[in-house]
Amino acid sequence: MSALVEAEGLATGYPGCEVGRDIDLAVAAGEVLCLLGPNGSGKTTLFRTLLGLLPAHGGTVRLAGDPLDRLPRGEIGRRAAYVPQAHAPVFPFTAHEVVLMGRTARLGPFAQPGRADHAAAAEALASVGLADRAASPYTDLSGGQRQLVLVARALAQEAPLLVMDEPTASLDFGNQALVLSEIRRLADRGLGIVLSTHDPDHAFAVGDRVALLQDGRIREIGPPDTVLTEAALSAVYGVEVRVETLGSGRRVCVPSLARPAGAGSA
Ligand SMILES: Nc1ncnc2c1ncn2[C@@H]1O[C@H](COP(=O)(O)OP(=O)(O)OP(=O)(O)O)[C@@H](O)[C@H]1O
Repeated sequence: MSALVEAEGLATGYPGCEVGRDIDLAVAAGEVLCLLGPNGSGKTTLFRTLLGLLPAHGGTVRLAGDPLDRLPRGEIGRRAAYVPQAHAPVFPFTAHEVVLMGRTARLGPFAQPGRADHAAAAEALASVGLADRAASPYTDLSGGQRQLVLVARALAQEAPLLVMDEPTASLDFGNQALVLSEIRRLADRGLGIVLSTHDPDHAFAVGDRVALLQDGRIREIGPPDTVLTEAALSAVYGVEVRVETLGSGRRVCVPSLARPAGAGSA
């Protein structure tokens, strides 16, 4: 079976400025791929290129086996849903209306959302714990609540692939756990998910595989235990990092607050 998304020799960037190069990755149904990398390493740029929102500078992207540049916009929306970083919108749509926009990818060009679309939007909003904010203007929500609404919008789209740009950024501790467990649950139900995060612990918690991005290239890709070593994390982030194993067997990362990597030990 084809991967839900597959990049081969992909180069990304903006007019006159290359950001990423030599990127090879694939995400299958039921799999969570976590993308980790320092600020500015090209995660958002890569995601926007995988979704056809930015033209590739080279290489190929396929969605469910078909070259991205041959797919109409509506078909891309049926194959992949995007959770961008939460932003302040211009128009005060209600939370329900924002989630309902996720349904438009499923409708014909002039079709209006029907009862089933409203029900799916309400269900998606409830699944992220915001049923009681359905009528609130999106502009009145906190950054974390907006992020949850964007997750709900992607869920309502019912695409087999979710591309999530830092879905836990700006969420409190409880909501981070809520979104991470929802991500794992969705993958276990057969969705493919690629997400970026600044927290290696999240990759240990939900990732089947991790891609470690550095200066626009994938330094390594594979199972979290193999990729997220103390040496690799210390090198990529420029601080000494220890990887500890909890009693439950789960791994967590502990950065040193004492001195930068390479400064030597006492
Ligand atoms: N619209 C743009 N035009 C030109 N360069 C851009 C544009 N947007 C981003 N860049 C540049 O592309 C590079 C990668 O940015 P990108 O946002 O993809 O990184 P990121 O890994 O997602 O960062 P962060 O973790 O801080 O969100 C940066 O050097 C950034 O300055």
